[in-house]
Amino acid sequence: MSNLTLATQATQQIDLICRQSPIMPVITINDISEALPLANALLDGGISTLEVTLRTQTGLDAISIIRKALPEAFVGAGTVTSVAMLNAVVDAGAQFAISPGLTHELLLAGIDSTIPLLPGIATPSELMQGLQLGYQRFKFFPAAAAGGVPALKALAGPFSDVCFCPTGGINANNAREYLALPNVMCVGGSWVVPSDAVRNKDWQRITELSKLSIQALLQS
Ligand SMILES: O=C(O)C(=O)C[C@H](O)[C@H](O)COP(=O)(O)O
Repeated sequence: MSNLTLATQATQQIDLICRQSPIMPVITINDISEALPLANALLDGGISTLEVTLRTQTGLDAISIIRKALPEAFVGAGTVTSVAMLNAVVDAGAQFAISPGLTHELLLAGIDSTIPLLPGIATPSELMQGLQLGYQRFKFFPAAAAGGVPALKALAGPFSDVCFCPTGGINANNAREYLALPNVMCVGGSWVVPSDAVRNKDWQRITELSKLSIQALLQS
């Protein structure tokens, strides 16, 4: 299969995953016992696509545990910053991978990977590095610091076929503005998984926060 066909297939997979829910929760697991109750709390709140970051040593195990226990969830890996990490998350059972930035090596590995990669970009030049290899979907990170909604509006001009999952500084107060943009598939953020709620095992609070956030975003 040609690289372009592989890239097109990856774009279609990312579209399917990112349009499951308007919110892609950015999840950091410190204690492996948190993995399943947290994932269930998000699913109960209407969020079925989960980005488990590799910021902690438990990230890979959390991905495996959630994948085995909750087949109804779309489980991906965040903070994938190297080819080795991409291969590790594939082995752990991740269904997609998200990176905060990109390298040429990671982009190439993403094209050949069995799971789709959503590479992070912050500038048009980084975007063009991905376009060159057939990528059409990107994480826009750090969204708020990199120009926010005005930057995404500006990118739509020269890159009309490209769509984004903006992440970084997005919360219940500004998510709606991002999601209103035609080139935004969903928004990523940690605001629906507050670290104190996870630490206190306040799963009901996470479910309620997810429900309220989804309802607010889907209101016409
Ligand atoms: O950790 C990763 O894998 C990243 O790529 C960065 C995260 O997506 C953002 O730091 C989330 O930003 P907040 O929603 O403002 O907390």
